[in-house]
Amino acid sequence: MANTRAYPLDKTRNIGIMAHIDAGKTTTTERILYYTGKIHKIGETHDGASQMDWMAQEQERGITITSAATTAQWKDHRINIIDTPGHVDFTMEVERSLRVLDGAIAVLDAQAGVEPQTETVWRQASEYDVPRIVFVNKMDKLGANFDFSVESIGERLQANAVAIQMPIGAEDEFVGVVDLIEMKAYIYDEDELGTNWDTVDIPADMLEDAQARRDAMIEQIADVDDEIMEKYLEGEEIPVDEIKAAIRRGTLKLELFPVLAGSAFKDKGVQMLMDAVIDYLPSPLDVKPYNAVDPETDEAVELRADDNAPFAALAFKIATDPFVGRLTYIRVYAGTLESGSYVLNSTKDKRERVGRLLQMHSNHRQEIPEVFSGDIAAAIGLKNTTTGDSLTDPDHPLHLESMEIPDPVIELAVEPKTKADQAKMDNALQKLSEEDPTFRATTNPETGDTLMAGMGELQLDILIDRMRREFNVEATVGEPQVAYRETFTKQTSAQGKFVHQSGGKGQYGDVWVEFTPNDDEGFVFEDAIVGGVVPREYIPSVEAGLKDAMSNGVLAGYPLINVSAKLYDGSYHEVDSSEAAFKVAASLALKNAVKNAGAVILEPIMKVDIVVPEEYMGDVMGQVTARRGRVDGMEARGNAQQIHSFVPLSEMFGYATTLRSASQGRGTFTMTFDHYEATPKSIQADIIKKNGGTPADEK
Ligand SMILES: Nc1nc2c(ncn2[C@@H]2O[C@H](COP(=O)(O)OP(=O)(O)OP(=O)(O)O)[C@@H](O)[C@H]2O)c(=O)[nH]1
Repeated sequence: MANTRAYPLDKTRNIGIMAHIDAGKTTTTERILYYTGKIHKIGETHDGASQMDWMAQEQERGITITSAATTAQWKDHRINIIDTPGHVDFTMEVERSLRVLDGAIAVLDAQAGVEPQTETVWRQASEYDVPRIVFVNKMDKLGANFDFSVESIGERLQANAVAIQMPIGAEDEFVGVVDLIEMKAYIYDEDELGTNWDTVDIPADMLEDAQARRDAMIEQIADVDDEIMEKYLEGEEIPVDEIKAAIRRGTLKLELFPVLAGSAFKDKGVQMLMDAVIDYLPSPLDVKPYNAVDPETDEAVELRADDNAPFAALAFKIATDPFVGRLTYIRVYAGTLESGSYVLNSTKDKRERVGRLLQMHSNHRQEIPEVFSGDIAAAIGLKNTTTGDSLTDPDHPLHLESMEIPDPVIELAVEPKTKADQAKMDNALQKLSEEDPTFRATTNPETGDTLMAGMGELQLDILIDRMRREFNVEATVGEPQVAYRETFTKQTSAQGKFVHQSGGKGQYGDVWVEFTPNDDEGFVFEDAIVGGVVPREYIPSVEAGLKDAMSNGVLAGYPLINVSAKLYDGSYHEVDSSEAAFKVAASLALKNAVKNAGAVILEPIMKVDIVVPEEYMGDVMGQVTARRGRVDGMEARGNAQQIHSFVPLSEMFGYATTLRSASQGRGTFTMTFDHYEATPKSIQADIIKKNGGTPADEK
């Protein structure tokens, strides 16, 4: 090995910070970077000086969108922070971050406790077995309540929250925290931007409470840890390092979640949070092995952090950097990689040269000669790699488990202002879709219209914004529309026969295809031809013909999904048959099947969670029903109510405004795609007409 690693694996942490919008993720990240010595000025978040939110859009909108990975140092440890977005339109970004991080800090707003978006990301983190610690932020805020926040973790997330601190004071009297493990108080010096605090005895008036909380904490730890249980039952005093070790074991097993208190904005508690990251969150050695498959043998391979193993990494993010161009963020699972060397993109089966490797700090980039297992870095020079691709040693190809990319549910038409803009726009759309795999741009070959499709209005808004600013594209943008799908509900068979004879060489293709609706498997093709009634060389054309025809739909031009097609009969002509003729025949078979296949238009149904104060409940429930929504349950949230519902996406446009006016600005909601459902008949007819077709019963 040419270089040595700067930090041993057990002193490496790859963490994400996740939160509901506005809980303080950005502020907390900034403070971490400040105290770890990487930022020398604290920029007031949302004043445009934020270090993590470097894209102009993020600064204007005050939200964090991309998951940039930033490296920091704390007490001999390297901490890579992967920024995860809080907005629901970007759940794919959250998922891709969760794939590559080993542990997370969940930031709560001490006044609100667990909020709907916290629930969503918490569930996702649980799916990926990501150990978490919780930071109850905003302890300085009016209404801040630590105990309520801790309880909300148990109630709403069914998680075993173990408070390892208690706050000293609250709201404007919040001055520091009591460490229940060490039984010490840390009281901050107001004037020092949080860089200075006194470690003192617990104030006398808090001592009894602190002791009771410590006992409760030990009991909770004992419940999941036999070593502690034994000592606890024998009434022994348990040494601090044993308590910490037990908390670490419990946290790594996801059996408990340590909870800390603080105020990022008022510069309190962040250093203790960093200590907890080191003490309790996993190093790359502590996480379960990453799953991969050997593409040659189809055998499962488990990747463990080991510098001596063949190189294997996942490209988890592509970003266009204003200074250095295209950056590919990689998480190395095994082996090492030197800059200037070659890797195999085994997903695309292409060799790629890694020009340079960069370590991304919050305010500068550092060129590094080599990247080691368990680490995160950005590579320059990878031309063909997109998000989710596996990069491996060319002699040891592997496919690393990647992310599931959801289908877009919303789309809009864009039209360039001039011919020159067309070329610029094509380039911009290409680049943007490489960065964001949930975003797709397609051009209808017949009309030449370009469609941008994605997961939500905000996502598309931001992409359009970037297209204008970064790529200088002038374009007219249509209203966002629902990305409908079509499917069949009945099994049916149909013939497609294409015969064209007019002197010279003719055309002949003839197929019988059985269509069967399937359960979410997409398009499945089966060749059931016996005796060569359709010659083998034409079968791929039949499959391609069906695939093409399905992508253009059968009712209103939306892609037909979840239909299996079995080619079981047909005929051919010695001279006139061709690939092209069989392709047309296949599409005719699909067309002929439609009338007996119970074709329907599917619409995306969104899971919508609304939180409103009690007094607006009636109105808001009425709105849900009026939008063809179904209320799925309700629960109290302090003096507010949370309504769980399922509502068709087409009814949700502009809902933010409706909810705001119905609740005097006090209601909030989150929305994520849940599933597709057939649209009611009358609405289906409208959609077909809007797309220039004639509904079946009006024919
Ligand atoms: N009172 C108080 N306000 C805070 C604290 N931390 C953050 N804030 C404020 O809360 C607002 C949201 O903070 P951010 O750090 O941007 O929150 P975020 O979670 O990153 O938000 P998104 O990027 O939109 O997901 C800002 O106005 C912060 O100044 C805190 O500890 N106390």
